Amino acid sequence: MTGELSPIDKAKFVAAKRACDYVEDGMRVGLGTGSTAAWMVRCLGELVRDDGLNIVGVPTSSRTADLARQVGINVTSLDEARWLDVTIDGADEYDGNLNLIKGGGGALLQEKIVATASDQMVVIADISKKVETLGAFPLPIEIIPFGWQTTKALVEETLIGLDVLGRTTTLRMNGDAAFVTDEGNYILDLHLHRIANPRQMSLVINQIPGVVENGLFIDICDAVVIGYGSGKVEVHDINAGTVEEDKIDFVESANLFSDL
Ligand SMILES: O=C(CO)[C@H](O)[C@H](O)COP(=O)(O)O
Repeated sequence: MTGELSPIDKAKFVAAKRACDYVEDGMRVGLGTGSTAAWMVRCLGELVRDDGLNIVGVPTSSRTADLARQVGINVTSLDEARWLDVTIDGADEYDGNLNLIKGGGGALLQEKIVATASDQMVVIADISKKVETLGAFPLPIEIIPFGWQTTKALVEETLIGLDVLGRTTTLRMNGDAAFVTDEGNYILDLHLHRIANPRQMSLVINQIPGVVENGLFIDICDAVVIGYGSGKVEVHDINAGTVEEDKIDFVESANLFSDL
């Protein structure tokens, strides 16, 4: 990346930088996956290098682990850390109850385990991720490769009984081959358009043999930090309520990252 950052990258950057306020010295921090989460990892790396912030990071994918190491964050496994203070991650969609769809980057399984093992989950996003009702973004589900076509058929049959607008399912591809997750599994994307009852959907989908986990995060997220290219930040925190802040200085410092 060279030159001035695009407005969307600035929006992701300001959200990521503001979310770093949730991180304190000595914390064990879950590190999300995706382009927005990558900004947060870079920002935390800067705090580690320049301000001596002492944290341990638990990455949610091999991609994030590589980036975290590159920027100087101490990385460990969830088994080593056991319980985390905070996880910061991106999302594909969030609704007014701070329920989420995640897994656009294929890391939903580790992301859900890590977020659930954290005292707080903070989501960082730009405003395009906000929806009235979840489901416009295809819902990813992680499935075992063994018998995947049977699992796909079972999922499609199950969708008939659920209140959704669309029922197409597609196997996520990586070129000509199936996309394979860090856990060695496949991803099915469910094109549902509108999920009337995400809690029910999550429970029912996870009952199907062959399904490992789905990308609905229900009652897991505690705060969403929305960034705008202008430097405005909105923080929707379940405990502290909603605040708007002007972080124009963040936008200026974003350009320090433009050569990444
Ligand atoms: O869930 C995810 C990866 O599995 C990502 O957090 C989600 O896809 C958002 O990514 P981005 O910040 O690149 O839009």
